[in-house]
Amino acid sequence: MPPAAIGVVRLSGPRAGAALEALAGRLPAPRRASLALLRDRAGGPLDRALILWFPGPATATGEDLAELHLHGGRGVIAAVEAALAALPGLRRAEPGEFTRRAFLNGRIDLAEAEGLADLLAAETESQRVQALEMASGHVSRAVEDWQARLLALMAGAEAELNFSDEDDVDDGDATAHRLTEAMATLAADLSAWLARPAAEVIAEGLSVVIAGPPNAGKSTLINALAQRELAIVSPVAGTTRDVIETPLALDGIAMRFSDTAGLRGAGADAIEAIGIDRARAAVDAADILLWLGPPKDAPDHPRCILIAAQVDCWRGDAAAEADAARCDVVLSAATGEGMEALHRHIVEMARTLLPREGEAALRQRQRAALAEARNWLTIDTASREAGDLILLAERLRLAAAALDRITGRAGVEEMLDTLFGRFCIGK
Ligand SMILES: Nc1nc2c(c(=O)[nH]1)N(C=O)[C@@H](CNc1ccc(C(=O)N[C@@H](CCC(=O)O)C(=O)O)cc1)CN2
Ligand SMILES: Nc1nc2c(ncn2[C@@H]2O[C@H](COP(=O)(O)OP(=O)(O)OP(=O)(O)O)[C@@H](O)[C@H]2O)c(=O)[nH]1
Ligand SMILES: [K+]
Ligand SMILES: [Mg+2]
Repeated sequence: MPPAAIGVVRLSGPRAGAALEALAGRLPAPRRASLALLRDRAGGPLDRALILWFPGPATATGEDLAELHLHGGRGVIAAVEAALAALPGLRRAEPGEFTRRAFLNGRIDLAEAEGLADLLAAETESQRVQALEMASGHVSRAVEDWQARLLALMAGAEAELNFSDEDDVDDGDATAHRLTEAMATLAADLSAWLARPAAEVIAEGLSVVIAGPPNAGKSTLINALAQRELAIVSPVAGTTRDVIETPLALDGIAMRFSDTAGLRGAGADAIEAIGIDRARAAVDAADILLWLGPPKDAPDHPRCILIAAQVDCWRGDAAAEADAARCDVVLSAATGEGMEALHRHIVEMARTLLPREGEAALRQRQRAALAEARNWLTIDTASREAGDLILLAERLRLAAAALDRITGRAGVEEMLDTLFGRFCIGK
């Protein structure tokens, strides 16, 4: 691959300004591009570049930041990097270090950093949309909202514990009852988020598995979808043995398509039998199954598209036509007939597995923290705990701590410590 036309070198930290000045001879006006002849320490010219100066803390990293927009040749970049390395206190950034600093300096939270990582890795439209939501603070704002609700509940519990008449047990019971209900409402909101598809599904791609009996035309179909000779096609039954996987984006949705060994009970040699086991495992793990066989033999799968393949071979045959009438798609990978309809069916089914527009998905780490918070908020109303304000308040605190882990902020935890510092011991 040829080097990019422009190569950007970014410098972050307290020495960024001095380094820029050393190479360009001056510090340009903040946040304005200007042209500068960069020179090394001996005065030798390095490149005529566009330079930018962003004084901290209002920068992406929260520190002083300088940028050199160089001609992108490897020789240019190497010479500028060598000149920078010769300056005191400068070193090459670790992978992800700029984002890490943005986090440590409070410019972004953990969920936003995770979103940025996904955004950098995004290859398809749905991946980009999903990652940008998280990088832009969609998840963080939801967490803030939940934490505000938790705090309000805690304040109510605290008021009751501190100011209620010691003898007025009924008042305390009523407060505990209301609190338990409010916690259940919040728990239901968290559950709704947990019911959404996981962000990993979008990042890693949905698994679409092609399965069916030998010679059904599975390999021919995956080759037509991938538009290349990925799998061997032959009239010999049992040609495909391994699972053959290829990434493919349909309408901007990342998917992984797999071709599998033809399923048959008898007549398979030992190697083919292993392939059939693998095919069955792939079918079980599939997000979407494309079944190229008699509809009555289709595996039990929640998202199965029944396909009548090789239509150019059997059109007019009564038995085949009857089977095809029970299928979702009739196609021929050889002639291309029905391929559009298959594409539409797959995308339609895939969309049921993706978050709806404007709904951010959560990563596994975030889901685990959210599930923990939900569990702290879920109380059996018949239990003794349900009537105990102290125990309920403690559950609220634990839920808030779990939510804190999503954004990586201890802010709420500190506020709660202050709040709880005012509780009397043993009350
Ligand atoms: N040349 C260049 N392009 C880039 C970046 C970069 O650092 N340099 N970015 C790499 O991240 C992204 C843009 N993200 C940025 C995020 C924050 C700020 C920033 O300076 N924020 C300040 C001021 C905001 C303003 O002026 O409105 C702030 O938030 O306080 C800059 C870029 C993508 N494109
Ligand atoms: N005319 C026609 N022939 C097809 C079509 N699809 C597949 N074939 C032929 O059918 C034979 C079997 O196709 P494959 O794609 O190898 O079938 P498979 O399901 O992968 O078979 P196994 O891997 O052995 O399970 C080959 O000779 C293909 O050329 C089609 O749509 N039309
Ligand atoms: K075959
Ligand atoms: Mg095959």
